[in-house]
Amino acid sequence: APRCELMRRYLLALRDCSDLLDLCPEKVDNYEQKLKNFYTEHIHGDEEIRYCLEGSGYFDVRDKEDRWIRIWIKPGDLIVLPAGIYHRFTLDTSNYIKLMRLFVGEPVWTAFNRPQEEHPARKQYARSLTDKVGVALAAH
Ligand SMILES: CSCCC(=O)C(=O)O
Ligand SMILES: [Fe+2]
Ligand code: NI
Repeated sequence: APRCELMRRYLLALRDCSDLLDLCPEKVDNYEQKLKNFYTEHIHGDEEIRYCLEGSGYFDVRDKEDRWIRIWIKPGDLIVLPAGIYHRFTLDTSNYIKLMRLFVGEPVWTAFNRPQEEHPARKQYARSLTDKVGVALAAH
C-alpha cells in the first residue's frame, strides 16, 4: 500500500540516525539482564523515540499523579518519551519485538533509575507538567 511505501522511504532516509533492537535471546547479549533493566523504572537525559517494526510490547509511563499508564506498541506505532519522564518496558505474550530507535547525533541513552528528582531532565519535565498554562500562553 502507498502508506507502507512512504514509511519505507522515510525509514531508509533515517538510517544514519537510527539503530535496530531485535529483542530475542539469540540476537541480544545478556538478554535476561536487558529485560530486567528495561523493566526497571528510569529516565533519560534525552527523548527516547522508538518505532515498532515487528512484534509487540508494553511501554509504561507515569501520569501527573504518578500512576502507571500502559501503552501497547504494535507494528507501525511510533512512541516519543520526553526526557525526564519515568518509564519502563516489558514484552507481552508474543515475547518478541523489533524496534527502531531514532536519535540525533550520538545515541547516548543512559538509564537513570528512579529516584532521580535532582536530574536536570527530571526537573525540567516536572516543571513542564506544572507550567502547562504558562506554556500555552507563551505559544500564543
Ligand atoms: C526495549 S524498548 C526500550 C526500553 C527503554 O526504556 C530503554 O531502553 O531505555
Ligand atoms: Fe528508556
Ligand atoms: Ni501496505
